Amino acid sequence: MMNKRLIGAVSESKKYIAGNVALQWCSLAANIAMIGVICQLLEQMYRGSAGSKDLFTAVVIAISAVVIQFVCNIGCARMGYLSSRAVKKILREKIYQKLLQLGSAYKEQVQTSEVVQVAVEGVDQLETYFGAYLPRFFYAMLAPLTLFLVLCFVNVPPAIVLLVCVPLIPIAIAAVQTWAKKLLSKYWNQYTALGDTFLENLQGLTTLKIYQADAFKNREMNAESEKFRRITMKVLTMQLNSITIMDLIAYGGAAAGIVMAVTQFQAGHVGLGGCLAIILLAADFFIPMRQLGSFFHIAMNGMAASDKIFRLLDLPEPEQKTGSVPDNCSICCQNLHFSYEPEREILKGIDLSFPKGSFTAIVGESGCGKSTAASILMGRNRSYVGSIAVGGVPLSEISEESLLKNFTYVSHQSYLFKGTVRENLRMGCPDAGEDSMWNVLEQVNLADFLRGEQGLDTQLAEKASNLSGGQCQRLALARALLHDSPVYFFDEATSNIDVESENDIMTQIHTLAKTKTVILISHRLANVADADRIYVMDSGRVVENGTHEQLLSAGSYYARLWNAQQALENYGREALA
Ligand SMILES: Nc1ncnc2c1ncn2[C@@H]1O[C@H](COP(=O)(O)OP(=O)(O)OP(=O)(O)O)[C@@H](O)[C@H]1O
Repeated sequence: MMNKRLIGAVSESKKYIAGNVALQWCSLAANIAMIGVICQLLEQMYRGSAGSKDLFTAVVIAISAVVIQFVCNIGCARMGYLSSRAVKKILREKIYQKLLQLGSAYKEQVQTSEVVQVAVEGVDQLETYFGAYLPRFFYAMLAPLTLFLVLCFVNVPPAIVLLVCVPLIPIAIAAVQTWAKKLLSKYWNQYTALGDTFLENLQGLTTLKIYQADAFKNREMNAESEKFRRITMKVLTMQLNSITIMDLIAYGGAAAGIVMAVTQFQAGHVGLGGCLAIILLAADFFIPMRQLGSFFHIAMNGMAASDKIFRLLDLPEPEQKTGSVPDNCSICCQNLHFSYEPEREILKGIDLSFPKGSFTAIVGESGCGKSTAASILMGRNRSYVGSIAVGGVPLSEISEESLLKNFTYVSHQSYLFKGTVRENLRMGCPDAGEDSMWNVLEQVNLADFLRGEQGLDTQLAEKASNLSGGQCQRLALARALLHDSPVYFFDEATSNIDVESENDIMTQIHTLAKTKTVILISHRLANVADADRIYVMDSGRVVENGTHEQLLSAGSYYARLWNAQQALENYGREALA
């Protein structure tokens, strides 16, 4: 329960923990002084020797002790808060830095929902571990020893009995720990699994409604929730049972100490005041350990959460690259192999070449590996085999920063953020002025529409859900144009949008291709006919490459795809006519 690595990771909280323990100890000392003086007064009154001066002294000491305890309690709460704040800040910062180190390929190693849960809920669990459990842990060691030393001056046998009974509580805790650890690990797994499903279903709720699959998913989630409820009930039962055991030991131990004190009083080995002091302080021997016990479960939860946090923090980081994309940003891939899962190869030794300033297309049927190739070139998948060089520099040596500065990727799912059009555009170029923003909006034919709204201050909802699909893609393209990088990837950037938007976007892509290196992935072959070179992929292999004319005259795979698409499009046109 004392995780050295965890405490070391948040060393700033050590001083708050020490302060918390010191304040709790001062509060205990004040309590001992108050009980001591009251018991002494009672003994004097019993003997009839108490004077008004004794009464006054006792009242002053008792009031001072209460004030000290009050101040100490406030101080402890403050220390707990400062410690929790440090823990949250430091651990979340570490998780954030780790994600930055992992870079855009982080998804290869960990799921987004797990990161979110660990960073939010997991760190919250540790707040209690540092803010409450650890100070109580040290205080629970210090308090019985202090009381033992004080009571030794009153009467030794009851002090020994009380001290000996105290360790029975941690022994009981240790007994349930092995079982509890397994249970809590299962609890966390179930919790993250439920969180995963919930997040996914929430994101896909519209789709679920469209296909009336929400009832089915509801049942599925109910089943998962039921599993979570059961494991939660098991955890609660375990907690309640162990609290009962701790209570039995605490009250039993205090009772044993009291019986011993009374026996000593009857035997005349201790006076009335001393006996009363032992009776009143007996519970204080056990209260800290008992409180520690009730925080023990929260601490165990924190331990399980910290395992998850460290699993994330321990993920191997890609070597930090220092290389940058050279001015000659020609891209060359040779014998490129890639698999998401070991037994299923997606790219089977492909050769691709994208000379600087060229316009290259990659086509092929769905699932042949086009997007995977683009994603590797964008540095999102690093576990490829083969060679990729940008202007002669291996891709593996180029820093992510340089890559993202020089390569712009536009897909059919480009993310637009809640906020204004201006804010979204400035992501492409933070220094962009009004004129350049309107310029790119003109290029993508969105300016007129926005002038009719609030111009650059037009508010976008989350994922720009208040714009049409075509308008979203135009805006995403405008942002990409502002980014002004030497290389552009367009991955099905015009799929699922209206013909007019598709034509506008394709016109811009073709214009861009005159000055930049453009790599266009498209199902629609009519869009790629002007490319300098077309790579035709099938099942993870490049089966053909050349210009549109060369590929058509070869009369092979591309020609068959082209003829099939043309027949379909002509049929559609005739049907409309
Ligand atoms: N993250 C992933 N994990 C596992 N398999 C994946 C992943 N992404 C893609 N795949 C698999 O890799 C194969 C190639 O996918 P990819 O998206 O590269 O194809 P594509 O040619 O771009 O298809 P489309 O034209 O439909 O977008 C598919 O069989 C897909 O199932």
